[in-house]
Amino acid sequence: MSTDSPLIIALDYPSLDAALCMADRLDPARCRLKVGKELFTRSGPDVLEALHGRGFEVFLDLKFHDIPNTVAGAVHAAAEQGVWMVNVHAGGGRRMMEAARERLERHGLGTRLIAVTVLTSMTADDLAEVGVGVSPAAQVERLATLARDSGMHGVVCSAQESARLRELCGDDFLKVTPGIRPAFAQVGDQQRIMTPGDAMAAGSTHLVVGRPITQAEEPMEALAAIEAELN
Ligand SMILES: O=c1ccn([C@@H]2O[C@H](COP(=O)(O)O)[C@@H](O)[C@H]2O)c(=O)[nH]1
Repeated sequence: MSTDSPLIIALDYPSLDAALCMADRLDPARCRLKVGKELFTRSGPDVLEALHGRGFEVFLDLKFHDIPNTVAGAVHAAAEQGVWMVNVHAGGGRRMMEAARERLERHGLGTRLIAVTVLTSMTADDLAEVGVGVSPAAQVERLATLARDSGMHGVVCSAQESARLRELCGDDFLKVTPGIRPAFAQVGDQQRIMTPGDAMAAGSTHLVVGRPITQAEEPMEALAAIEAELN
């Protein structure tokens, strides 16, 4: 089932059972689901089949980063399993991103392919430590432009960068933003955060929300509060 909702719920759980327990409380008309490294490493492709069987569109968030041939093969494998969206690291460079895009095109696969710019958990100091001497905003701009020019459908960035990327890359370029923190939620390890309402106003096309819902005492109430903020 396809949905108009911008919400993507991150199923960061240590087992398939725990993830499906949450999925069974959610409605594919109201959100998409994200499967990341922990859950996929535990469950393998079974989780994709289980979520697709329940009618959900799935973002497989494995952030591939390797040589072009390897990444193209991984993206191809993900797309053949029917995922709605898959991602790579923009830091893998133009040839890597182009190889992934070309592989999907060659096989007529319509999976959205997006690139991670700068993780929302990172600050300017973190970037400096890995040899990047510019602000997160400047680095996101640089990598988003490269991702657009390499044929990506969009990027993962923080909502703090969405407005600038809307100017630079347009409305249709996807801005998938984790680091979403409603006023009631703990910040945790995220650094570049924004509330759901502000993120949509800034130009985010999709909001990734994990712990504010999955770790809430009443997850369905947390989801409803976020939806209310968006309407
Ligand atoms: O830059 C990034 C890229 C990916 N993520 C992922 O999004 C969710 C966020 O979960 P919260 O619990 O809402 O913090 C998580 O799965 C991350 O792996 C990100 O946070 N930042």
